[in-house]
Formats: sequence, structure tokens, C-alpha cells
Amino acid sequence: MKKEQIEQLVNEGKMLPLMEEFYTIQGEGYHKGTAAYFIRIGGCDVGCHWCDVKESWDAEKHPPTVTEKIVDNATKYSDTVVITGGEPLTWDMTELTTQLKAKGAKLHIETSGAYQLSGVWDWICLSPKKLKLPTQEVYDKANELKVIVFNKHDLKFAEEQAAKVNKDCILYLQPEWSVRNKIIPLIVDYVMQNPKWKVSLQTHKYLNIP
Ligand SMILES: C[S@@+](CC[C@H](N)C(=O)[O-])C[C@H]1O[C@@H](n2cnc3c(N)ncnc32)[C@H](O)[C@@H]1O
Ligand SMILES: Nc1nc2[nH]cc(C(=O)O)c2c(=O)[nH]1
Ligand code: SF4
Ligand SMILES: [Mg+2]
Repeated sequence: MKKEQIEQLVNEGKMLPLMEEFYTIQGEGYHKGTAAYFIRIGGCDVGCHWCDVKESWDAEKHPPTVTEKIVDNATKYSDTVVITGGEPLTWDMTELTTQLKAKGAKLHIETSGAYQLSGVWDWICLSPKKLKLPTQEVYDKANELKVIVFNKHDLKFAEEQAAKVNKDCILYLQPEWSVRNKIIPLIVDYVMQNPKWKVSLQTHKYLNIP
């Protein structure tokens, strides 16, 4: 296929730069502990300095893959499918999610919300970033807000973000992994003082699974 043809299909969400797919246990947030098939789509220009998948950023490094192929593979493993990245909302998620839904999958997204919301979702995990704030639509539709805490100032950011989400949105503070030993006591204290928040840990990293 010609380069322009591939570009066109990627623009339409009929092909997507697939980085990796794996069957694992959701490690974070509300669904932690639940078996789920993860689809990691390449491409992100938000630029979090502590991002734990920087290899995902450059979409060019990940092969444009026919969306139907991604779908056929995913539904073999699990009825819960998590779409992550990279930033999945870099791309039009309509095709991918419509096809997965037609096969009966429960669809979850991990997103910074920095780009226009596309796709049909059963669960939206919004993890907002200061560098590129979420769109209003994703604040309105998020099921959980998961703020990464790297330093004390992030607690202030967390409150600002909590003020923007819908009233049913479940609120989580998650320690940035590299500073977890320093940050966990801060989060524990904060959640006890402000019990509208819950703690989220990257439990998959403790379990040594993907
Ligand atoms: C790699 S991101 C991909 C999805 C999307 N770009 C986002 O940021 O939500 C998946 C989740 O991991 C979180 N995350 C990334 N790096 C982390 C780190 N070093 N410590 C804790 N959480 C991290 C993100 O905030 C997000 O909730
Ligand atoms: N087990 C596991 N759970 C996760 N929850 C969110 C993840 C992500 O990178 O989006 C992730 C991940 O990479 N692995
Ligand atoms: S938005 Fe997500 S994928 Fe992009 S740099 Fe930040 S944590 Fe990494
Ligand atoms: Mg991860």
C-alpha cells in the first residue's frame, strides 16, 4: 500500500499504529484486579517527563495495523478490553470501538483527555496532565479521575481537576512510580484528611506483570 493510502486509513481510524497488546490484570484505578486485554496504540505528544512508556510517543515507530485485525485478536482473550497508549485520543477511536462493541466487548479507555473524545466507551479513566488539559466533554463523561502525584503541588492540581469532573466521577490519587516511597505517605495522609479521594497504586508493577 502507498504511504498516502496508509496515512488516509490511519486518519480514518481504519488502521492504527499498534505498539503492543497483552492480556493481563488491570493494575490501576477502579477496575484494578480485573483480567483485561490491553491494546496500546502508539503516538503521544503530551510529554509527561515521568511517563512510563516513552517508547510509545513516536507513532512512526509502531506499525500501522488494520483495525479489524486488532479487533479479531483482542476478543479471543477477554470480554474487557482496555485501550491505552500513547494517547489513544490522538486517533479516531470510532472504528476500533464500534467493531469491538459489535463483538460484545466491554471497552475501557486510559486517556489524558487532551484531544477530542471519539469512540464508544463503557468506562473512561481520565488522567489529566498540566501540559495539555482535558477537553470539557471528557470531564463531563469521565467515570474515574486518576491524578498522578509527583510532588506536593500535584495535590492542588488534583483539586482543580476534581472541580471540573462530573459529580459521579470517582477520584483517585496515584503516586508517580519513581518517587513512590516519598509520595505514598503524603497521599495516605491527604486521603485520610480528604476522604472523597481514594488511593490508586500501579499494582501490576508490584505483581511483576505487564
Ligand atoms: C501511559 S498512560 C497512557 C494513556 C494516556 N496517555 C494517559 O496518560 O492517561 C497510562 C496511565 O499511566 C499513568 N502513568 C504513566 N506514567 C506513570 C508513572 N511514572 N507513574 C504512575 N503512573 C503513570 C498515566 O497517568 C495514565 O493514567
Ligand atoms: N496491568 C496494567 N494495568 C494498567 N492500567 C493502565 C495501564 C496503562 O499503561 O495504561 C496499565 C498497564 O500498563 N498495565
Ligand atoms: S499523556 Fe500518557 S502516554 Fe502521553 S506522556 Fe503523559 S503519561 Fe505518557
Ligand atoms: Mg502502564
